[in-house]
Amino acid sequence: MSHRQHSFQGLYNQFITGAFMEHEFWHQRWQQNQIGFHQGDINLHLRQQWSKLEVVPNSRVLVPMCGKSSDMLWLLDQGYRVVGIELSPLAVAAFFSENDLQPTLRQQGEFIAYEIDELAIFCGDFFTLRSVDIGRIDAVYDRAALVALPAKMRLDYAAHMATLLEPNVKILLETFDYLQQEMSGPPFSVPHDEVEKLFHDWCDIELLVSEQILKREVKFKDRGLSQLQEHVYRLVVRESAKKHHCTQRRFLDDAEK
Ligand SMILES: C[S@@+](CC[C@H](N)C(=O)[O-])C[C@H]1O[C@@H](n2cnc3c(N)ncnc32)[C@H](O)[C@@H]1O
Repeated sequence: MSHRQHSFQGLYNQFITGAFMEHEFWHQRWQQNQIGFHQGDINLHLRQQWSKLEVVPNSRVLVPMCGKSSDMLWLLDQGYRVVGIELSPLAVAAFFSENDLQPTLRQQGEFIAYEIDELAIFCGDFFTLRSVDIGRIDAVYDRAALVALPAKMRLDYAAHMATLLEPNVKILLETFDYLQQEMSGPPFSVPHDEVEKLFHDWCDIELLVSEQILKREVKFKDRGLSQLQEHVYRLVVRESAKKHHCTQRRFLDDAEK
């Protein structure tokens, strides 16, 4: 085997192992019911900040890495069409059974689409999702998706998200900011400068909420945090985004060679 073939194989194995481990991690969390991230109630920031995005009813809202979040029901109640993406079939099945809903199933590309009325949850890997699978998206609700990923995958997440979105799409993004050395993620710390780095080339960024939440999030204090800040952003995809993404995708592809 030539040196070039060897190093390519090494990188390929690393990629497969990395993605595989990441998937295994989440499958195990669902199998073992270790889902401390799941909120019984509707997310406070969703209820309080969503109207600031000015998304008209009937719009299609993407909920990446949706788990079995009840926030999807809230969005449906507001008159939106909802498109969830989730890796774990257990999570998807739990969402429908716990809410007494019987979806129909169909194959869509690499995904199984579970559909009922205005809701579709695509079960599979977000990073293989294509625009043709989900169609036009008008808004995105990201709670515990970006922060669920380690640093390298956050770059891929933002780059991949950009391939799915057209200009003017609005995104509600919730992040945590804490000293990463005090706790291993997930959830990971995604400080403001990283949000800038991931999104400023293709989105307008507005910080809507910034608050210290350690007092009410005791479980994170128990995990060793001395401070914990939550940020909520309104992002709007810029007109020039498509051009930027072609360049950024090339940059990422070159970096992976
Ligand atoms: C921290 S949980 C958040 C779930 C949900 N957003 C919520 O607020 O409850 C992250 C979710 O992302 C899912 N996930 C992880 N990697 C994924 C991937 N590559 N594609 C789709 N879903 C993924 C996990 O199975 C898990 O349900």
